Amino acid sequence: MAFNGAWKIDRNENYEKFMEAMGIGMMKRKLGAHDNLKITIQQNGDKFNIKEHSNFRNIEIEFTLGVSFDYSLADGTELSGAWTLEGNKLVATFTRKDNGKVLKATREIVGDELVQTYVYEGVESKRFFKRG
Ligand SMILES: CCCCCCCCCCCCCC(=O)O
Repeated sequence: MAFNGAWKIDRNENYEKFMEAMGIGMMKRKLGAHDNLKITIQQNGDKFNIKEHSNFRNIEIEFTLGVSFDYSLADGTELSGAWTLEGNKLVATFTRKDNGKVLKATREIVGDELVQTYVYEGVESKRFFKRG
């Protein structure tokens, strides 16, 4: 499974603007841009186990493709949504529980990198991860 393994954040694109659109304050945006995020992905058929390690927290998430689950951002913002597989790309639509607005996300392997794309209120950001 192409996503499997440990991935360390390498760089961000437009992430601070994205966090600003999400309503994250300046100090948290500065910390968030340097969160040292590491994710470990284990796919088994349509089931995924994700271990998320960052400066803020260490959590484990389990989800099944097409099945809605709850996920809280590090600042406590609660989302609900589901990942699906479109070709080789994971695609998700999450809804914020506090305001009903939609956050779209994708996860794909591009070359030797894992690229996560987030879109919220028309603001797109990418986070690039390398194996490690
Ligand atoms: C303000 C910072 C927002 C960061 C956006 C994170 C969006 C996360 C998408 C949902 C991830 C679900 C769990 C997972 O599959 O790892």
